[in-house]
Amino acid sequence: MSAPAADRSSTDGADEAAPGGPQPRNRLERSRDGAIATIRRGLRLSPEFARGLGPTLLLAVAATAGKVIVPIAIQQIIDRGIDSSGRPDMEFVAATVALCAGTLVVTMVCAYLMNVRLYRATESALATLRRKAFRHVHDLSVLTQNSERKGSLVARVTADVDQISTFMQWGGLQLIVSVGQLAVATALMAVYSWELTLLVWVCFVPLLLGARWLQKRLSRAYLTVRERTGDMLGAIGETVMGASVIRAHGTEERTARRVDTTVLATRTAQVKAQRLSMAVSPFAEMIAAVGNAAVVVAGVLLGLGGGITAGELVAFLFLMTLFVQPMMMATEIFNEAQNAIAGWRRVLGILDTVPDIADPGEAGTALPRGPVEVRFDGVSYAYPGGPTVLDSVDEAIAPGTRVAVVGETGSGKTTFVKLLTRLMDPGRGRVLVDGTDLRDVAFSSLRARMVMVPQEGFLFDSSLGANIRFARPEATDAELEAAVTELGLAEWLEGLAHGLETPVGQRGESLSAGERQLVALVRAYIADPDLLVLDEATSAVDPDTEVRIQRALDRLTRGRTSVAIAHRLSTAEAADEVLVFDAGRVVQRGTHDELVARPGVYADLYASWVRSSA
Ligand SMILES: Nc1ncnc2c1ncn2[C@@H]1O[C@H](COP(=O)(O)OP(=O)(O)OP(=O)(O)O)[C@@H](O)[C@H]1O
Repeated sequence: MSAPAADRSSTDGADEAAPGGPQPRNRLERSRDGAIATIRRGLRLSPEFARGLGPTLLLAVAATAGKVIVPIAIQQIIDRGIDSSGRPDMEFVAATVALCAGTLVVTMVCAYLMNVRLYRATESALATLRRKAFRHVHDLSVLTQNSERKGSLVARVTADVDQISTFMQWGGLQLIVSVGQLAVATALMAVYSWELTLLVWVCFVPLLLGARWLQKRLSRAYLTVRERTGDMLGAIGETVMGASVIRAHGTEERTARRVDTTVLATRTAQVKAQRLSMAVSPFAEMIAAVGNAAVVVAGVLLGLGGGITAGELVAFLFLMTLFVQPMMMATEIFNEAQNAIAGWRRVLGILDTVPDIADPGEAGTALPRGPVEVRFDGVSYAYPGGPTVLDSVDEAIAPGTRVAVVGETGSGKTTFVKLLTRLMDPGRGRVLVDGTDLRDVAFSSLRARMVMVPQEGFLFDSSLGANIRFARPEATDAELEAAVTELGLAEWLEGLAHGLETPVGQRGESLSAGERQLVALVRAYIADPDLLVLDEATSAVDPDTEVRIQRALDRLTRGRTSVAIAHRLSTAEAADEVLVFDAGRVVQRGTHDELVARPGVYADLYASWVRSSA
């Protein structure tokens, strides 16, 4: 069972040389696409954004075009509403004002409809994006999920998507309106005077160049903001979840300081990004003032030469306000856009991460029912960047056998069962069930035939019955009760005030540790697997519950193949066979009685068990 010499030659470096075999990729991707490519990919991922965009854009054009009615009306009233004698032509003025008011009402209705359509489209699109990202998080292996704090992962699906939403609903809208407004204002200004229009654009060229220069810096700054926000949410989430441990160890102050650090880092990143973006605003205002002054001076000179009428010049100045507005708004839109792009990059990063544990799906093998045979064929494993923790394991487990896995802490027991349940794939070698490589078994078949009961089974904040039914949603109350009885737990269930309706609280906190284990066992029983993998809980329970757990375990494993990481001597004693792990290898194998009689790792473990329970 010893590893080939080449296997032991190196503990790090290139994948091929890694002793545990090629090391799994386990980090979430960071999308490195450019801004436009990111937006394009983001939009493609949520087709709802583009759906019905045509009519929305038409409404935006109508809403924007309507705004120019006021300058045109003013020009008309000044130039044509006053007759040659200097008296106002009231009929013309009234008609112009009425037309102006009518157009403004239509404009407002168009703007309202555009907003409603845009909100509807963005909300649907973001819901799709969130669903896709969330599903993908579930497809990633536990190793990949663990590479990022849970809270940070949640942030990518919530806060980062929210940031995109802010842009799409406000910034995106403003962008459409602003571009439209800029185009319409420019066109109309050119109708009144192309010379003055050219002058205005020349004044604003430095602003556009400055904005371009700023774009790269803002992009980096906002990616940092999104990352710091993710860290902060991760730290806060972890702290809230671990509140009882923090209190128990009196480390509130230290923990609060850790959270403070992430909060302050987020603040610093935000301030830096805002400082950059705010630099543009005063610059833009200065340019607008210079532009206005230049137009007034040039316009008067042009007017003196007969190149522009008084009404046209006044209208031009009004139109300039419409022109300047989007220019001023550009920085804010820019901010939101950069923030959204950073959010998109992080969400895309999730979707770009290829699950390292792939489901062969339809092409996969479906395992037939019946007790499972398990074989480890030259299996080695090393966690990413770490040393070999399982070394050339070659073991077979006959169908229907109860196997206990024992060994010192860190000897590789958990790694062994993670490979057996395909939470990870071996670096080298194969894990076979009924002669089929686990990698070729369809997930649906694998999960139906194999159930893992972890040390601390996760309970959802619901009733006891709903938590048991999690394994088989269609199970009736009668089936649940029958399962509880068959596991010898009827008396325990009767003792609960609300029976199956008993609320378990968040993560099952309303139940005792032992009761949570019982729920996990009934849940596994309801799933009716052919291979049961158990990581025995280490928490101490009262003698009554201990008896119940042992009885339930005995009935649960009867007639099935089972592999249990045994922390209790009684479990090893009850097993048909014991596999003894030491430093990543199986060093002994046999029944409890055989192993106790031989000097070795098991006999030592047994001696220390006996001492600790004496
Ligand atoms: N996610 C991980 N990343 C890196 N190294 C890990 C990871 N999980 C376990 N290890 C390392 O792999 C080795 C074997 O760990 P494993 O959890 O399989 O041991 P174990 O026998 O189950 O221990 P215990 O009885 O304490 O649970 C240990 O040295 C451990 O530090």
